[in-house]
Amino acid sequence: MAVQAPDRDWGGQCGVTKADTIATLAGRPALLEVRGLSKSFGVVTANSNVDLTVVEGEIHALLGENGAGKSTLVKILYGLLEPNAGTILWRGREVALRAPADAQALGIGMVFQHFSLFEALTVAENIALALPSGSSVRAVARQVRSISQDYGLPLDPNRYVHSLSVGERQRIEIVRCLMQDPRLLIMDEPTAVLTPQEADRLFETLERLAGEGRAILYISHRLEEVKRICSTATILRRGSVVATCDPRRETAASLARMMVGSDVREVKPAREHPLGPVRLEVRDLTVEPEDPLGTTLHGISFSVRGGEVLGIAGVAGNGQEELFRALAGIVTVDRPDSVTIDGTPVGHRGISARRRLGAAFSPEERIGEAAVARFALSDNVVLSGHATQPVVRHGLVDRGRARAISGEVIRRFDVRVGAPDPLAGSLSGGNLQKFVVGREMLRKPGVLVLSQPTWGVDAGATAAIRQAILDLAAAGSTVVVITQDLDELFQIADRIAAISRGRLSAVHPAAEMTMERIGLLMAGVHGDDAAGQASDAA
Ligand SMILES: Nc1ncnc2c1ncn2[C@@H]1O[C@H](COP(=O)(O)OP(=O)(O)OP(=O)(O)O)[C@@H](O)[C@H]1O
Repeated sequence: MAVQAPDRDWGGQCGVTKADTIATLAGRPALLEVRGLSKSFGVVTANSNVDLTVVEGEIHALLGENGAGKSTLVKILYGLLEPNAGTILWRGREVALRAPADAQALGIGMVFQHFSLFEALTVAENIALALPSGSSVRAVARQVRSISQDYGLPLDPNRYVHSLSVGERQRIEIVRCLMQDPRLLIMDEPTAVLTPQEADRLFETLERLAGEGRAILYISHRLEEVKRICSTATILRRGSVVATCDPRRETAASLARMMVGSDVREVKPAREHPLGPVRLEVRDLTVEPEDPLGTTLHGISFSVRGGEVLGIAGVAGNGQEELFRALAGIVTVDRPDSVTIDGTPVGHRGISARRRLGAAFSPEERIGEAAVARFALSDNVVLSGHATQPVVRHGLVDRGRARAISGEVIRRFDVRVGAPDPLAGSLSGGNLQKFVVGREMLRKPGVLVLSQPTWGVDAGATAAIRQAILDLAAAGSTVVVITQDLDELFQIADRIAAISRGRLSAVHPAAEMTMERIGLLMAGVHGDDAAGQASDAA
């Protein structure tokens, strides 16, 4: 049921409305009420005097720019963080959430962005491990089957996790939560890793859960999907609630405006520019995975000219990570001409040698691979800049220079920080992503390879990153973007290919591609087959 105010004009403009008014208007009892909640980390205020009411049976969006305080708020609600001030009421009664077990006992479940699953165990074994000891795997398997049937979440309890897609792994997490019969389910960017089809299926499940009177608190940067499935949105800006509204009556632009406080700039299409010579060439690249459960790359070939952006689409787990590692030189091969940068064969050479040739790389995994959480941002500049001037001079690290570069990335890419040179681990997910991408772009690399560059990044920063990619290409660089975000591909790529089970499709001009054709290429239907089937589908 829609959560609307009958006595005010909601059209177009969304006013600041008392959350408890909304609960009353919805005619449903409030499940969760948050009053005056505040949380600081040192000098950084993550949540300030937050009020939030979630009623039964609603899908309630929690929106805000990167660093607005969304994750902090839901971590408090799940007992992972303690607030500095404020009260939390559950069905009208004040509660203390000191640990996830307290939240679970009340009926609060949380599906995390990163799934902590054991690859070598089955679905049922993984779930049994998370339950109180004494749960038999066979009984768990029975329950998994019944819940997955009831909620349209197809999942075979006896499959090994390593053989599952990201979407299926997420279903494990959702089923695990549903086994605890939650009344409130918190989801942090659940569609970031899903294909459009998997996301559609998830939305059906969420609507069914809401239909049963369960509430869902839903964090997402994808405003179109928020408009589609959420009936209420609470918008945070710099830690405070600035609006509560019905997102179905808003536009993506008006929601973004409320989040940012001003209009979000749009990506300007790439201006016409001449293409230069081939700067990155990949020839018959075949790589066995380092991880026995990884994907083998089979005979991958493509070339990209200066001034071009090549987009590589694919469902997660089809060799994207392996391809990124082979392009970056994290994994090397014997044949030098498997990868050639600006005419120099480098297939056998590592990442530092490739960086010295003017290439830069930004991996998908921001913590661990792209940045070290317990290092300051300036030390993280040294990590990727050590092979190239000007961070290292005469073999010595120039810390002043590293700090200056870090400051410039923060300024140019609008990275929101609480201190001049904070630890990487203290940044919100999206802000760290902006830092990592900005660090590589600032060097104006001749060849730039990015994996999921706007994953978890808000609308404004996404536009800024995509614009920077287009500007870099217009200045003569070669950019390869590996992404699952098809909108991203259409916005920035000149040519598009898809990777499926470690094989790359032919590369097509973006102007000739449709969503259907990319979908078929992602599913491994290559070449003329894809064109034929797409026109059949149309
Ligand atoms: N452990 C921490 N130590 C220091 N500061 C932190 C810590 N966790 C969060 N912060 C800060 O609190 C603020 C809010 O962060 P939070 O992760 O809640 O934002 P968010 O809205 O979830 O952002 P994103 O969309 O990027 O995930 C940010 O300024 C962040 O840097």
